[in-house]
Amino acid sequence: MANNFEVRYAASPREVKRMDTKELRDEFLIQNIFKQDEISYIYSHYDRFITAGVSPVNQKVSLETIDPLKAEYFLERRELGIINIGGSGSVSVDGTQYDLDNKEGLYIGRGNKEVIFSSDSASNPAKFYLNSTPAHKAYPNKKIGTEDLEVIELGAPETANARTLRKYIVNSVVDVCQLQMGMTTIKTGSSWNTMPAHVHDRRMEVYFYFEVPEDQAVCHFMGQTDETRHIWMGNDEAVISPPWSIHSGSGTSSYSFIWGMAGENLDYGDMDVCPTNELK
Ligand SMILES: O=C[C@H](O)[C@@H](O)CC(=O)C(=O)O
Ligand SMILES: [Zn+2]
Repeated sequence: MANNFEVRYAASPREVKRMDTKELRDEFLIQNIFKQDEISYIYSHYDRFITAGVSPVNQKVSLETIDPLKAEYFLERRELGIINIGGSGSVSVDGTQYDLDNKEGLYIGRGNKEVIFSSDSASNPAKFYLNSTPAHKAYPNKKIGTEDLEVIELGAPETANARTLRKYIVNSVVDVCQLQMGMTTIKTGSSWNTMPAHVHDRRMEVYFYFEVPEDQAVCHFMGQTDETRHIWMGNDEAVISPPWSIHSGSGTSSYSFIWGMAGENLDYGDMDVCPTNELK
């Protein structure tokens, strides 16, 4: 059993409205995801969504159960999505090895007992970003390579939001209970993601920002459409978005992020968009 976990409760719009900067960050911001040779788990009460990361450097690292699951093993009642944002590595799932190059993904279904992460090289270790949600059914494991992705171009330079969105885990790519995951990359010269902003009260979401240059930052916006707040974020940091909250950011340079969500339905396009000039 792993002890390296943190629980985040679900906050209501009423209490978030009164939070100061530190309270907002303590509640929603997730830092230090990639600890060497150790998985750190953040367990959110929104849709029981777990955000985690691991970078195996000197040894292989196993996915372990954590106390809030009250389960014998991590995937006893859960499914798992993985995207590697580091050097090449592999994930062994009950004896079957999946090799994951940079930006390749893997879906692991409920019921798999042993999940072991390793890097091909200690000098360029893999960085596995993980999202997990409760699952009612066991679906087959599936590697998601570049050829499996659904790619769409969004936004425009005129509105500073030109970006490429890649769907990794959606039900048209892989059978899944409730998890959805993908990656969006902002084009050079653009800064905004997810504009016009939206909420989806049916689902929560977590954004993980990466490829943010060392001396730059992303300003992430959250809150109800008429009561927004911001959280400044650095590279390799994630932020929890409550179902009632917008989730949109603007960087001081281009960047990428992984979005992961879970909740009521599997319709990627189920979003209530807020006209940009109506945000407050
Ligand atoms: O509900 C969907 C998510 O918020 C993201 O997929 C949006 C996103 O990546 C983008 O528009 O840049
Ligand atoms: Zn969304």
